[in-house]
Order: sequence, then structure tokens, then C-alpha cells
Amino acid sequence: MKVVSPSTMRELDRKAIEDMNVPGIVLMENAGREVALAVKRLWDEDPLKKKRKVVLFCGKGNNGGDGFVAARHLANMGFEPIIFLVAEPEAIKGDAAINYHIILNMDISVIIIESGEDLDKAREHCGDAAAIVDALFGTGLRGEVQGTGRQAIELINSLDVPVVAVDIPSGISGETGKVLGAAVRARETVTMALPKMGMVLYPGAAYAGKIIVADIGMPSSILKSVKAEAELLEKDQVAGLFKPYPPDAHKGTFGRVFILAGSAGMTGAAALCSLAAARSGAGLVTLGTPESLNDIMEAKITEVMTLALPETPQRSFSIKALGKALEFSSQCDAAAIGPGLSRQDETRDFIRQFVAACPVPMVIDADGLNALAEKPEILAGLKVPAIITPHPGEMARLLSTDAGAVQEDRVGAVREATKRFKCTALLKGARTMIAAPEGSLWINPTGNPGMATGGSGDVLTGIIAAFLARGMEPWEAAAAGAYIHGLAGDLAAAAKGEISLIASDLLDFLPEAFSKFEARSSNTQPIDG
Ligand SMILES: NC(=O)C1=CN([C@@H]2O[C@H](COP(=O)(O)OP(=O)(O)OC[C@H]3O[C@@H](n4cnc5c(N)ncnc54)[C@H](OP(=O)(O)O)[C@@H]3O)[C@@H](O)[C@H]2O)[C@@H](O)CC1
Ligand SMILES: Nc1ncnc2c1ncn2[C@@H]1O[C@H](COP(=O)(O)OP(=O)(O)O)[C@@H](O)[C@H]1O
Ligand SMILES: [K+]
Repeated sequence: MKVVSPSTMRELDRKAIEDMNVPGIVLMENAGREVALAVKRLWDEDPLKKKRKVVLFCGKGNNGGDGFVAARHLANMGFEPIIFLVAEPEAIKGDAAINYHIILNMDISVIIIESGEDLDKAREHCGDAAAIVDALFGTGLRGEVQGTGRQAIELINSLDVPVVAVDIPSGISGETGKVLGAAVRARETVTMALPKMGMVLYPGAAYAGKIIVADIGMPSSILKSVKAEAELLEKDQVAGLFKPYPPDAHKGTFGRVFILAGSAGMTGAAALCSLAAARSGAGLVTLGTPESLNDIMEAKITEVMTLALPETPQRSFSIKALGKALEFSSQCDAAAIGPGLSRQDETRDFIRQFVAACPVPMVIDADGLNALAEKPEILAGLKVPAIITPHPGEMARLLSTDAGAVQEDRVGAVREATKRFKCTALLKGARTMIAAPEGSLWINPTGNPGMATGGSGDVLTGIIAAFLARGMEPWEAAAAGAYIHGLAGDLAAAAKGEISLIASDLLDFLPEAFSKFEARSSNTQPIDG
């Protein structure tokens, strides 16, 4: 599903209104009606609730205009709307003003909020409301919210009443998802035509609650042609990346994966990564391992073959492993390098030379990335497709910045990485994002904080390697990998809770994740279209 910034959305509105002559007031009518229907659905879900009062906080812009329309429809549905207008009536303009005057003609109560004292009085009205509609600020918000607007947001958040936000929770930047001073915590957000970046990225995503994408009559040709800022991965899109297994499939059909992972003290990373590849449909998986760890690895993992390679005195890969590793990789369809390799100097040289000469598509993670941080030109010079999968700390080392700066602008960081290193970049963390060199950006909605546990990134690397080996394009392998990895994490968290979740649980829940996929029956999406 396409995700847009406020400026792109404004351009879409302009095209609909000016180029295609869809009256703006028609769009506003549809928007407000969808909000009223969302409130009605919430009310219907709670049969014990007899209250019919709905409090609508409206600003002076078009977001407030949507609120006036919603109030009218709510009144027609038998609710008792009250509008708190957090603006001077004279400041309301255009379509919003037309709808404001209809509200006055309908004798719907309007209370004008000019000060903190007015808000104190408003509080008394809110306690027995069935729902609150937040129509203070939409995509027109610029800069920090101050004054009565901010106090109104704080009032809404202090009440124990479900909130339906109009278009985007007031106070959230539609562009970045940041809280601009204060923001409304909504149960649901009815967003117009397309979701906005700010409700897909954190922290905005947490404020938006459930997202309902409302059809407001925007011509479909405009929606189809829009160059969106990003795509939110959806189950059907990911499912489409898996071609069905031919009935006469054999283990060569789905590709051979070569994994270079592990060192003394980090054999678990190697086991998790290679088993994840095996669980993700790779035909044959071979783990290259420092030779003295070979017996341990053979005992740890049954379905994966091992290739013992020369090692350093610290039992990590030695530069002497290079020839054999490269030769073996040439018989494979994809490689993965990085989990648990250590930061030994000699191992770092091995990694650099292996990556530079590897003849097959590869995914590079963890210590693989650390080895390349000072030599990023190796990545940019590769002749084979590569995917890098840094967490924010690794991304910071690659971009010579700090993790805080990466998290501050995750979209900017992942775009910069793909541009600078000329490969597909996947930035891990809540809302993992994948950027491809030609400019596209995908955002993954699956996953949960329980996955922030040692080794879960190693599982992701193995999954992606298996998908590369079966012939997916790098962006496809990265996107499908992130989605299914997060889905396995969500299933594991549902069964075991987030606190106890460990990385091997992800392996255990991969089969269920894949089976949900093949059946295409469950809905893991946080977004209803
Ligand atoms: N266009 C269309 O056709 C359609 C649009 N639709 C709806 O319109 C919404 C966009 O409407 P919008 O552009 O009027 O702005 P909106 O979000 O209501 O709020 C901005 C208002 O707040 C003010 N303000 C800004 N920053 C501020 C701050 N920091 N602190 C305090 N005040 C601040 C700013 O005032 P100003 O500073 O400009 O005087 C302005 O008046 C969109 O989200 C969707 O819901 C739908 O109906 C479909 C059709
Ligand atoms: N809050 C979260 N929501 C979704 N996914 C998460 C969250 N926290 C962590 N993850 C995922 O868990 C994995 C952690 O990987 P990583 O940071 O490399 O850890 P490790 O190196 O221990 O394996 C990543 O895929 C990341 O996206
Ligand atoms: K709003």
C-alpha cells in the first residue's frame, strides 16, 4: 500500500480538485462521513454502552471541516454531537466554513474554546461521552503545537474515552511521525485516501492506533499514478513473491546457500542463521565454520552441512580460508556472511576479500558490516547484487554517524546507505525499512519488541539468504524476509508472550508463518483498506 507525505497528499488533493474538477467539499463530505461511520462502528462494538454523546474537537482548518461534517452525520445517526471549536469562528474559511454554518443551522452545540478556563469547562462535558473525535490538526500542522491547541490535546489524552482521529492524530508530523510538542493518542485513525508517513513510522504509529484508510472519492487514476514516498508491505504483495513449488521439485530447485558465520563464543549465531535458511525453503544449506568448531556445529545442527575452514588462534576465520570459501561459494546460488564472525583483524581481512570477490548474490550482516565500515568502497564496487542488513548501530558505523542520528531519521539513513553503497539496504528495528538503489522504499509492518533479543537478526539473515538463492531480486528477498521474520515473531509473541521470546522461537514459528502465507487466510495487517 502506498504511503505519502503531507506535501504529496496536498498535491493529490490539488489534482483532484483543480485538474479533475472534483469539488473539495465533496472530498470533505466523504471524509467526514467516513469518520462518523467509524464512530458508529466503535459504538456498535460495545453493546453495553448507552451513551450517545460524541465530543468533537475541531480546529480552524480543513481537518476541523471534516469534523463538522462528521458531527452532522453523527446527529443524523441519532448521536448527540458537541463541537469544541479551538479557534475563532471568523478564522474558518472555505469548505470548512460552509460546513460550519450548516452545523449552526442544525442547532448542533458549538462551544468556542479560547482559553485554558474554557477547556476546564469542556472537561465536564467529556466524561460521559461515548467517543471523542480529534479534528484539531491534520496534514496542515507546521511546527510545534502551542497554546490552547496543545492544552486541548492534553485534555483529550487525560480522558478515559476512545478517540477517533481525523486523518492523523493531532500533533503528529505527517512527514516524520514525530510528536510536535504534544499529540493525541487515538484508538483509531481514519486517514483520507492513503496512509501518511507519520502514522506508519514510530512514534506516530503508536499514537494512530488502528488505521482505517477511507475512500473519499479521490479518482483512482490519481492514486495509481502518484509517486509515493514509500510502500507499506502487505501480505498479498509478499505472497506474490513466492512462486508455487513445481510438483517435481528437487533440492536443487530451491537453491544452495553458503553461510559464513560463527567463531568461538558465537556458534549460536551460525546455528540460528543456517537453520533459518533451511527453514525458509533453501534446498541445500552449507555452513562454513572455523575448523575447530566443526564438530560442535555438526552436533548443533542436523539439516545443515558444514565446511571446515582454516582459523585464527582465536578460532575465527583466518585469511587462509579465503580460497576454499570462494571456491565453494561459486557452486552456490547465494551467500550470507556476518553473524558472529568476531572483530579479529585477520577475520576482518578475510571478510573484506571474500565480499569483494564473492561470485554470487549475498546478504551481509553484523560483523560482516563492521568489517566493511572502514572500507565501504568494497560494497559500492561489487559486481553481484548485495543486501546489507544493519541495525541502527551498524548503520551508524557505515555512515560515520551515531545510532541516535540514524534513529532520528531512519528514512534518510536507509536511503543514504543504498545510494552510497549501491546495494539494497535494510535498516532493522521497529518498522524495518528496505531501500533499493533505484529509489524505492518499503516499510515492514510486522514484528514486535519481543524480537529485540540476541540472535534474532541472525535468523533474518538466514531467511533472506534462502530467498536470494531461490531467485528473488534483492529487494524482494529483503522485503519478504523482513515480513516473514516479523510474522514469525508476532506468532511467537502471541503464543509465548514478548518477554520470554528468544531467537530460536522465531525458527520454531517460521513454519506457521509460511503456512499462514500459503493459505492466505489470516490478516496480520494493522491496516484495513
Ligand atoms: N485539501 C482538501 O481538499 C482536503 C483536506 N482534507 C482534510 O484537511 C486536512 C488538511 O487541512 P488544512 O491544510 O486546512 O490544515 P489542518 O490540518 O486542518 O490544520 C492546519 C490549521 O492549523 C493551523 N496550524 C498549523 N500549525 C499549527 C501549530 N503548530 N499550532 C497551531 N496551529 C497551527 C493552521 O493555521 P495557520 O497557521 O495556517 O494560520 C491551519 O489553520 C487534512 O488533514 C484532511 O483532514 C479532507 O477533507 C479531504 C479534502
Ligand atoms: N520493536 C521491534 N519491532 C519490530 N521488530 C523488532 C523490534 N525490535 C527488534 N526487532 C527486530 O529484531 C531483529 C534484531 O536484530 P539485531 O538488532 O541484528 O539483533 P541481533 O544482533 O541480536 O540478532 C531485527 O530484525 C529487528 O528489526
Ligand atoms: K486530527
